[in-house]
Amino acid sequence: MARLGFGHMAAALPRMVGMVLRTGWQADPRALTGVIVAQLGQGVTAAWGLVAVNRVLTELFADGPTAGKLREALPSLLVLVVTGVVSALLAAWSTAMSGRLEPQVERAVSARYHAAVSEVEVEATEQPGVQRILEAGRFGTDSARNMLRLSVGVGGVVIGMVAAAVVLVSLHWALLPMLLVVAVPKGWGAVRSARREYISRLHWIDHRRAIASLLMNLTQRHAAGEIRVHAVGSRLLAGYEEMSRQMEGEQRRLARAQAATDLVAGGFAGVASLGCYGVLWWLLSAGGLPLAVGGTAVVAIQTSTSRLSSLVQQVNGLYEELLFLTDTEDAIETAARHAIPRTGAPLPAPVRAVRTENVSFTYPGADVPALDGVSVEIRRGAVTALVGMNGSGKTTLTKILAGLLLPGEGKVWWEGGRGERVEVREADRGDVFAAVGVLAQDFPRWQMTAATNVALGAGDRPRDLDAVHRAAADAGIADVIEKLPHGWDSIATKGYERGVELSGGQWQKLGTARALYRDAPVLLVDEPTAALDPHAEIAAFDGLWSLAQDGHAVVLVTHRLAATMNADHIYVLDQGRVVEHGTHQQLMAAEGGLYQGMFAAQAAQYGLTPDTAIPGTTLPDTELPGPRTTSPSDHEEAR
Ligand SMILES: Nc1ncnc2c1ncn2[C@@H]1O[C@H](COP(=O)(O)OP(=O)(O)OP(=O)(O)O)[C@@H](O)[C@H]1O
Repeated sequence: MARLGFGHMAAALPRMVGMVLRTGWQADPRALTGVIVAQLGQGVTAAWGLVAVNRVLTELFADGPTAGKLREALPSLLVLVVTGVVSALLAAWSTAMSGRLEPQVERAVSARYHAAVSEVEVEATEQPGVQRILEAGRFGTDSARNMLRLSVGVGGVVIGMVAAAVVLVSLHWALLPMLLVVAVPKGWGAVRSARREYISRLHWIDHRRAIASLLMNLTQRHAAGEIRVHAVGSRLLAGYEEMSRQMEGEQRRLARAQAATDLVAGGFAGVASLGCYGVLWWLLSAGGLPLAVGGTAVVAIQTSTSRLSSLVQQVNGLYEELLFLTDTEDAIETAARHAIPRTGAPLPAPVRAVRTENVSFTYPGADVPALDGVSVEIRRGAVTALVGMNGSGKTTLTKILAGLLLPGEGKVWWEGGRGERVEVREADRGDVFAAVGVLAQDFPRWQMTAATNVALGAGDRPRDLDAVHRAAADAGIADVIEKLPHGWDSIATKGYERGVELSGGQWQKLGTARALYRDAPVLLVDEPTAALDPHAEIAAFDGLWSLAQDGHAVVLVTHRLAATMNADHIYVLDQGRVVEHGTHQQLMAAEGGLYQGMFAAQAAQYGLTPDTAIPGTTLPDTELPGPRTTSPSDHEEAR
């Protein structure tokens, strides 16, 4: 609210216009120069026009026969025509140049915002205060473009008015205050309305968002089934109508307030105009002003008043855009304050293990820690499983291992083969990310081609199509993609040209292919088989074990305990703590242990007892590969 004060806004306006102009200059200096020259030129032609009007009137009000006076006025009339033509040409040039400049300015500001926001620490994005600032900045990215357009418009009008003022002052000093007196009430009305509109938007922003999301849900393909079967459509529509009615109430309030402001501003402007014409009358009748100058003053006041109306509209818009653009600038500054540092010690090469030491982490705003004194060791050449009940902290631990979250307490060590180690806070986080591949539970489903969906596993490397094909083959999805009408160029979302619909399991395989394509030393996979059929599931786990054999450190989060039987080491989490760890056999030997209980419960679903559900005995179709004890391959060593 402090930011909405007039003083603050008056100070912010030149700064923001300056920022937009600087951005424009960096994007396209020729176009910006063109716009400025065209605007200045229009101001000059407007001034020449007024001078010509004055000359014409002077000739016409002189003594003598009308035909002679017209002949004398002809050169000035010609100047008037020429200024009109030049002004039109300059206006066209300005339109063309600002049309060229505006999208470039929008792109520059939008890219700056998105680059800043995508570099923010994940933990900072979990803080509601930071999240709101970053989110609010989204609405101002096109404001830069609008501000440029409006600044150019305001600049043009102001130059025209300054030109008129200069001419008027040269005719009689008293004519300038008259112009200002007419301008002030309208300017006040404009700023007041814009301010009210912005505050209303700020208060109703969640409401607007909720309305938009209600409507969006109605047309979402993934919700189509439930909308029809569960009769959700009518309920959502009723909600939409109710919320829209509340919004309409606010619109009515705004319109009434705006009308009242317009009336007051218009009233004052009318009184001011009346006063102006009164002074003019008095000057003319007292003989202080020639009739021709009076005529010129009337023309100047009339054109300036109509300019003023457009100025009021544009200042109104400028003020509102300024508020949104300030949000974007705030978001960029906040993002920079919370940016992931990209300097620090390099990781040991090659990395042999990642070790957490008494790591605790509490999400911002949460009362209880998601992780509490967790110590685990992740080794290259081994599969490490994380198991536990829902909400026990497995996903949070993978985010800590990936360097996405920093522990509140405790250390995360990245260790080399000769005892050298770097703590994650001291490490170059770029190095940490480069050493990690993730397949999250809710991995992104990019609305892009199948090839891009895989290749985005390594956005930091040039695309290698052969490697894309290999990763997809290893994930068991290459055949499906190659049989699509557009093959690798198919877009993995229906609704686009070349768009296709993939099943949940096919998507999961595509996500796996992406993680494989990354080919990082440490691979963190969270429920990688939730959507897979039994055979695909076994193949996927088989793939993970081969990766470990090739020297990767594989961290597997899963509720499928048939798979963890063969993990090299299993950590069992409960309420953010490691309560048990060891191999499957060791954990099964712990009578009454959490792992044993969970395993027994799953085995019972197949009518098996834990004793019968061990490898090589009676669990059907679960011939998962056994533990490997290899070290990183030569290929991995080289990295
Ligand atoms: N972004 C978040 N903000 C606040 N709390 C969170 C957040 N993410 C997770 N939590 C909380 O942290 C705890 C651990 O969550 P986490 O997702 O790590 O569990 P999990 O073991 O992976 O669960 P699941 O098996 O259901 O995937 C839970 O209590 C959860 O509610």
